Amino acid sequence: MSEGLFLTLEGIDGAGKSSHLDAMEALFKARGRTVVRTREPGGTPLAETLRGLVLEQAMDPLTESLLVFAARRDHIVQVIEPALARGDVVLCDRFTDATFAYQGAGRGFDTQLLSTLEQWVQGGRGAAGLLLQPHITLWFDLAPEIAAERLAGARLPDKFESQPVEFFRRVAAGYAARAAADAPRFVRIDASQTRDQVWQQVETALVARGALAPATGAAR
Ligand SMILES: Nc1ncnc2c1ncn2[C@@H]1O[C@H](COP(=O)(O)OP(=O)(O)OP(=O)(O)O)[C@@H](O)[C@H]1O
Ligand SMILES: Cc1cn([C@H]2C[C@H](O)[C@@H](COP(=O)(O)O)O2)c(=O)[nH]c1=O
Repeated sequence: MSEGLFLTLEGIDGAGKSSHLDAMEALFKARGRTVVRTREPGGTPLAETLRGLVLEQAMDPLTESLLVFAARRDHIVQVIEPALARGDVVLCDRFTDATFAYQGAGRGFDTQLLSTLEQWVQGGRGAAGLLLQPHITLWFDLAPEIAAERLAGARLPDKFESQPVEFFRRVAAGYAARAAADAPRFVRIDASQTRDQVWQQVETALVARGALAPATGAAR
């Protein structure tokens, strides 16, 4: 059985990533792929419980980081690795880049410690002990002011969505740094465009990366 495709979507709150999940799922299914659509924090009953705590309760950055990595560990073991082993497409709304962007850059938490947690939770894959990382990360890049306008009135803000625009400037810078550090994995999507134009960018990126080819997994 070939290795599956692990695809993540990232960006600040309100960047517009979730708006394209249905169409992405349909695109893969039309090519005969089985799609596991999931999100972080979350994706398993335990991780969804932890998500509720992280999104609703005030806590210090270390507690927040430990909870998102604990949720991630359960998600990887229960859902992501089994799906990839089956050869499925895992379409995941946020993953570890969000931790570096939100807890690291946004909250100012120690990124060395985040790297250690990343190693514990995602390391030890295969004989070489590699880190589990997405094959492709679509980074929806949008100015925090525009994202805030889009979110205003769209829904009741959660703990993160209630943060001031300065917080999201730091988060956006955190994503930019993470993308620069692993450029082959990231595709920057200009999320300021119309929905249709953003979708065109997504589809073009998936074609260019060979993600829509028959089920052989993405090269990386
Ligand atoms: N290209 C676009 N132009 C204008 N508005 C958009 C665009 N894309 C999405 N929106 C709107 O912006 C809001 C946020 O979109 P969406 O929920 O997809 O963002 P998100 O990145 O998934 O946010 P979050 O991470 O906070 O869940 C929604 O009201 C959505 O309808
Ligand atoms: C994975 C992850 C997420 N967050 C934050 C980012 C968002 O504000 C919420 C999730 O909400 P969404 O509507 O599903 O985007 O959680 C975080 O702070 N750290 C993380 O690792």
